[in-house]
Amino acid sequence: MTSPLPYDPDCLARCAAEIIVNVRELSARGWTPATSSNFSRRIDGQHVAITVSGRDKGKLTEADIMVVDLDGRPVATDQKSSAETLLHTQLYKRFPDIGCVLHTHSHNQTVASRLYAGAGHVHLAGYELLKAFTGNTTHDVEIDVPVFPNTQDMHTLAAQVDALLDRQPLWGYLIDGHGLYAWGRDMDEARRHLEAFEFLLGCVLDLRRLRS
Ligand SMILES: CSC[C@@H](O)[C@@H](O)C(=O)COP(=O)(O)O
Ligand SMILES: [Zn+2]
Repeated sequence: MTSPLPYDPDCLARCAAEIIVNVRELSARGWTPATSSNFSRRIDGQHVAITVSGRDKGKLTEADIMVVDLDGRPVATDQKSSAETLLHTQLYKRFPDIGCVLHTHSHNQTVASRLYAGAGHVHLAGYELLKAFTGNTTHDVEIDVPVFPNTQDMHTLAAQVDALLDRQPLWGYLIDGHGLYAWGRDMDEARRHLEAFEFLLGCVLDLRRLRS
């Protein structure tokens, strides 16, 4: 007899369905080129549904979503999770109310990360869309989106993210020449943050171009 799964398979199926439908839309916008990007959803206090490494994110099926624990170890599968699994699980482990993490490689995100890597952050102020980060209460906030150096060493990157999270609350960050991580309590909130970052980074880049 096979041992029962340590997570609720119905819950995994719901998470996978949500990832598939949302990621298809993000991919159709060109935000996940060449199999890049990765996506996850919390199943419960110990388990996370996450994309399998190397899959075409525009064509995800249930077979492309697997389960890892909060340390990023595969659970009840021999599939290989995203190369960047640790960047997802560090957030779920640290913040019990985070339910969804989205990572994309859009053109705007990548160009902005290159342009502002030297400064270490992109400053966002004066935009109505900043309300996306304040629960639609006020636009009167200023956000510095951090830009971390790119590396294939996820432990190094995760340690840098952790150190910054010790100092300030964050809803997302850029990685130089790479892309954006954004998260939220659920898929809707994570998508709202991701879309707001994308839009605002596009504005910053356009203004910089027009003013030069
Ligand atoms: C295909 S290049 C992009 C990858 O190196 C990585 O940054 C990425 O976002 C996707 O990796 P994955 O292992 O499929 O989750
Ligand atoms: Zn990536």
